[in-house]
Amino acid sequence: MLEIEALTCIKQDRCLFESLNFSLLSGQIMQIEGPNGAGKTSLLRIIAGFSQPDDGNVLFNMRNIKEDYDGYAQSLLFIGHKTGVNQQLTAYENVTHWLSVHGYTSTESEIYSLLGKLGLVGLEDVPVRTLSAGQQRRVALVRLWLNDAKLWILDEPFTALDKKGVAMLQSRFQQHLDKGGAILLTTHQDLTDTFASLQTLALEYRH
Ligand SMILES: Nc1ncnc2c1ncn2[C@@H]1O[C@H](COP(=O)(O)OP(=O)(O)OP(=O)(O)O)[C@@H](O)[C@H]1O
Repeated sequence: MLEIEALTCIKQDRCLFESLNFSLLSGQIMQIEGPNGAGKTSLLRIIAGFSQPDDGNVLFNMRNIKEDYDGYAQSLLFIGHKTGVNQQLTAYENVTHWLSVHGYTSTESEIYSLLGKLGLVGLEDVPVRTLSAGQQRRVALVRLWLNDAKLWILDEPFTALDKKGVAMLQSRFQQHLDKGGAILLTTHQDLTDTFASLQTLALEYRH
């Protein structure tokens, strides 16, 4: 599904990574590891097409993402470590906004039921800024239930989640992989015993 060819990224005269190659197949999950500042977020942003590498290419289904970025964007769900949630809106309003952006429809009761499943019962109609960090993360992650994108790119998705939240997210990941999706993520969580198809990529901090 995803092919990374000879990617190089230089920031502030520091080479974060050079000639990086890997591929991710349908049904696979890859965890990018490394110390703070190693370049994990920079790599995810390049793969999502939000920033350009200093060298190399990103291919999705054998095509360079630059050739048909709109098509690629439709197959991609990116959730960054800044959650991308509108803090002034409620959880319910955020969901209806995401649905309308993607051209999806859903009934009021389906949305309440989904928010309930994510542990947000009673919190659906208050501004997101008044929620705890973990509750805000749960609102951000609702998008994983609303979207049928094949490739998920997730920067620190487990941040601030409690044990139940982590388990719920891991089970959602497994459903996505079982349906032929792929996941690329950064996390400090140990996932080795959780996903049979896990691959890891370690980025060193280069001086
Ligand atoms: N837009 C930018 N302009 C200049 N330097 C940047 C920019 N974005 C990132 N950097 C630098 O690139 C390096 C890697 O940053 P990045 O956010 O990719 O690291 P990371 O591995 O995700 O770190 P963390 O674990 O702390 O989230 C850092 O030294 C950072 O200062």
